[in-house]
Amino acid sequence: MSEQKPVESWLTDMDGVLVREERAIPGAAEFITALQTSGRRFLVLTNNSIYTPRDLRARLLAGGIDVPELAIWTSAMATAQFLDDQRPGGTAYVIGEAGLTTALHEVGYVLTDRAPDYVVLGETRTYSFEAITKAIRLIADGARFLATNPDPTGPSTEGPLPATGSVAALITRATGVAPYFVGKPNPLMMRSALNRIEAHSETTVMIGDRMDTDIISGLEAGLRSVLVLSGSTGEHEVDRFPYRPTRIVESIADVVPLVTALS
Ligand SMILES: O=C(CO)COP(=O)(O)O
Ligand SMILES: [Mg+2]
Repeated sequence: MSEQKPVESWLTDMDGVLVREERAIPGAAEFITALQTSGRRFLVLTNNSIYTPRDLRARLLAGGIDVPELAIWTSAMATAQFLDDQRPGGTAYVIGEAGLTTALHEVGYVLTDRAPDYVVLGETRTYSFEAITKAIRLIADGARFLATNPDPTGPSTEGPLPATGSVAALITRATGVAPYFVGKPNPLMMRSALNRIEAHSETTVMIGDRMDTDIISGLEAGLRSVLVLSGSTGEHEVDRFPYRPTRIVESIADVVPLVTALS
């Protein structure tokens, strides 16, 4: 990592960095322990909108990764914060799981399929043709279209999984309407994360497995960035991008010694 100010805070992506679906990646537990031991502020910043922070903590803990609920910030939470800021007490038709529906309920939104203000598309492993058809018709009738994250796929041990960005493309193709994506690389997601841990961009590092969400988010917010090759990006793909991470490592296990070295 280039000689700059000491690192005071860490933002880390989840899927492809700490876990692949429910399977912990070696070194992830040690990385979180090293962060907690160092006393550095940190946040798990995930575009995965499926789970609530409580459920996500339990899921990570099952893999030996001990992340406090308050250290989790998801694209569902960022989307709920965005809607609450934009149109308090609004209504939405939601395609997604408890992570998204709970976050919207917690900011006072009503979930409905009757002339909603917004159609909000999130991550799920059970996209239904009926729900997507309903979304298409509501958007055609004037509902504003939001999506939690632009990821086209997510990593798993068996291979890539279709994700929100790919389903959003289907809806866009059918309606001619593109969604507003709230998750990474939207600066809103990065800004809300930095504010949440009172971090400053020049003393914060972003760790991720995607160049088009994690690394560009860090770059454009003025953070140093670490790309891990344990998720959606292969080393041979990095040069195709017009920008580079500060450092490239095989996996989160290689970041553990950096936590103490850079503090
Ligand atoms: O869920 C995702 C796409 O399926 C991406 O999640 P992360 O942002 O944690 O990698
Ligand atoms: Mg990821």
